[in-house]
Amino acid sequence: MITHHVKKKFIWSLTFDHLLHSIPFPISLQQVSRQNSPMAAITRLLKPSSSSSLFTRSLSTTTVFSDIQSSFSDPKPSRNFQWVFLGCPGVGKGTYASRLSNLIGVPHIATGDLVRQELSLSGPLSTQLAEIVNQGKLVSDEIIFNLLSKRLEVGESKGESGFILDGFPRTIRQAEILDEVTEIDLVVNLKLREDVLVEKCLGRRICSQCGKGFNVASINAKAENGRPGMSMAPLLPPQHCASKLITRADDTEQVVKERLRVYYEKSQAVEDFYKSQGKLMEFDLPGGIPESWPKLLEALNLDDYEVKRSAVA
Ligand SMILES: Nc1ncnc2c1ncn2[C@@H]1O[C@H](COP(=O)(O)OP(=O)(O)O)[C@@H](O)[C@H]1O
Repeated sequence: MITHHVKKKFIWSLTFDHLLHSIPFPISLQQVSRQNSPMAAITRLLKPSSSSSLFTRSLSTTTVFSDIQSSFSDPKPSRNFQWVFLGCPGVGKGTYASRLSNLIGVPHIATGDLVRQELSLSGPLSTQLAEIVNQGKLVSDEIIFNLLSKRLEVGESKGESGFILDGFPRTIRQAEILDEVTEIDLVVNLKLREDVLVEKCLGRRICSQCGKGFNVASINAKAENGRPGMSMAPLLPPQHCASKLITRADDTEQVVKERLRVYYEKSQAVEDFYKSQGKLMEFDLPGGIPESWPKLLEALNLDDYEVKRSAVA
């Protein structure tokens, strides 16, 4: 058992590392596989070469959704869901990805959280990261892949499978490398008006003890330029968290605006990449959680699933 996990651990980091440094880029999975035979140990996580996976690459988004549905009734699916959440800073990726992860039973892995965990440790990497993050810039692909592979390896050693990735991939290079390593089934792109995004980022708070996220902003954006008005109630913490709230150092107006600029600059290529694979689902958030959550479940064809699940719980 230990050997099994050691092998898997070896592979995520080795594979990402290999792809990051290989020239010409990207190299095919088969090439990596030939050079590193332990690769076989995580075959079930890798891109399928046959129809054995739940999903195939050529599926249209509609077909992906019906496969999501049927996989819930399949007692032995070949592997768990591998989803990606895209969206601007403040859009609510963390909130909805975390709710969905509880619903469908896969871990929610946010690269921003991995970066913040690293920031909380003292050391040269943490100092280097603080400088980048607090300017609203992106961390290097090397650092991000390193943090992500460590997180995946730890998860696998605990028996985790599948994931909802949040905040990753953020660049076309990250998307291409991920695509070389494993199959993504569905990409949800959350959208919200920019003025609301800034307000939401400025209202974000985190409980320094339990790590849960809240939002103290009460949003009332007027209808303008053909856009509908939008109201969002604050997401207030329970009493035991209220005195422990902290604000992220990168949630200042100036840094949020720079993060949005960087996001717009990089995201189009990532969206196009997944659109061309028929995996991108665009979702315009109609408001706060009470309005958006049921609509998101409906868009994912999971509304029935939640009702059935809460009925048996
Ligand atoms: N995939 C990534 N690639 C590069 N940098 C990242 C990535 N994910 C997170 N980061 C770094 O961590 C910071 C916080 O990320 P995140 O919590 O996802 O913020 P946001 O609210 O901007 O979506 C980013 O501004 C960036 O510096």
